[in-house]
Amino acid sequence: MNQMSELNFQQADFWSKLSELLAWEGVSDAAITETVRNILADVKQRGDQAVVEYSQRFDRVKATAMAELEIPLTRAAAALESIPAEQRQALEQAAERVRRYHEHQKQESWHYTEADGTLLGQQVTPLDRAGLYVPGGKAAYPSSVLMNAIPAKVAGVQELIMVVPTPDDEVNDLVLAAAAIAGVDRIFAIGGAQAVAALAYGTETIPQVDKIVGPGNIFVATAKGMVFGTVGIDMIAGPSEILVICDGKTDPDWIAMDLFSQAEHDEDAQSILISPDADFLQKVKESVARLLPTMERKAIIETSLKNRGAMILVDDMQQAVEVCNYIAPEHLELSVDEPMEMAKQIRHAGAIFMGRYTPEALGDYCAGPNHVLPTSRTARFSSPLGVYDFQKRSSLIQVSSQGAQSLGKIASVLARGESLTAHARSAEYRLQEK
Ligand SMILES: NC(=O)c1ccc[n+]([C@@H]2O[C@H](COP(=O)([O-])OP(=O)(O)OC[C@H]3O[C@@H](n4cnc5c(N)ncnc54)[C@H](O)[C@@H]3O)[C@@H](O)[C@H]2O)c1
Ligand SMILES: N[C@H](CO)Cc1c[nH]c[nH+]1
Ligand SMILES: [Zn+2]
Repeated sequence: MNQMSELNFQQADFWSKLSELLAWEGVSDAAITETVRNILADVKQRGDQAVVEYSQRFDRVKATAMAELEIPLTRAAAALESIPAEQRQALEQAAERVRRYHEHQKQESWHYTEADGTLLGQQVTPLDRAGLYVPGGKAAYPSSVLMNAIPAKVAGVQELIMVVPTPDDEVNDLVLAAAAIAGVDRIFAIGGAQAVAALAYGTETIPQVDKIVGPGNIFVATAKGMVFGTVGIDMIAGPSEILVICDGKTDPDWIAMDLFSQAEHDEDAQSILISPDADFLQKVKESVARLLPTMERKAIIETSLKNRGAMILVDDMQQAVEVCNYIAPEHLELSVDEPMEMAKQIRHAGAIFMGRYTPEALGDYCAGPNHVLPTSRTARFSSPLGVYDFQKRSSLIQVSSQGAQSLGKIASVLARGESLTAHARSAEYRLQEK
């Protein structure tokens, strides 16, 4: 097989080689930007008909009207009844764990009263309507339905509009079953930039939402970036990533499979292993070569590992942490004896999986935390999708007549400093001693 890149922290050009490896053209690709811009403008202007035509072109659906692309909730309920009992139970167990975890994230309104009787605080309210993008081009993701919808439900969002592409009209029953479990309100079999546009601008059939969340490919990510401002978005998620730091004492086959687990998502997915143990890296290389032919998505994994996979030899764990903080991975596995100690030194990572018995795959499905996570080094400034993404905060201010005296004087002085006389006089009117 084509090899993963091999880097050594000691080599003179280590950091430039690492940066090259991390670079993902993604949302800056000019041709894709142009394609997406045109789709957005067209859907904005022509609504349903444009969405139908793009779905015919990109997803090969037979529908000729938008109404045919709405999947009734009764169909989702029927899917839930029809799937194998084992699948239903797993989805329900995962949903319950995800719900329990996200309940902890719910923010409540708060206020306090100053000594002068002035009340200050924050009122927390849910979004009215959220758009959930569930990817469906190369694979169907029932787990992403749960990860998108459950935090929105916990936040109290009134209406959830889900979009999911159904290439060649293949509707995935597990995706529908997950939507039924999570309590999605409407489902449309559309995807890509046209689905993002429909949610952002609204069409005759699809209601405009307040925020669009969820992962997707380059067309989806680019479209989300462009509609931000018209609607809110959670993040611009790139291809999946995994970084494993291992002390050399975990079974090399386990680590090879953990690297495959993200590589199998996408040719552009990124899988990196860091260790201070050169013999261990060699053993994982051998595991990769032996296990790869057994994989169903062998071609995708192979391309992904060749293009964006790497094994990095460091002198010690301190260097491993330094490299990790630079990469700011979506998923980080700490396959070491004292993971909690090491986690304290990690400043940037979407999710941290601690210990040899915590493969990232458990987090993708059922551990509880969200699997929609910041990618492409954005974990330096952003966080996992959560209940907080579906809640807004309004400041609360109720000034007492006593408070108006002291605040009025301060505001008046500051307003006159800005030459804003109306502001100053508005504050001064409330002063008892003018
Ligand atoms: N971060 C996460 O939580 C998470 C979860 C699941 C999947 N993912 C990622 O989401 C992505 C899913 O991608 P996908 O492609 O399978 O599904 P997708 O639903 O994101 O994209 C499919 C859509 O892309 C559009 N499209 C395809 N080719 C096009 C073209 N040439 N021009 C215009 N539009 C085109 C089509 O409209 C199609 O409906 C993967 O990168 C995967 O790694 C991330
Ligand atoms: N690993 C993906 C997020 O990067 C989520 C996922 C869904 N299904 C399997 N995995
Ligand atoms: Zn995954």
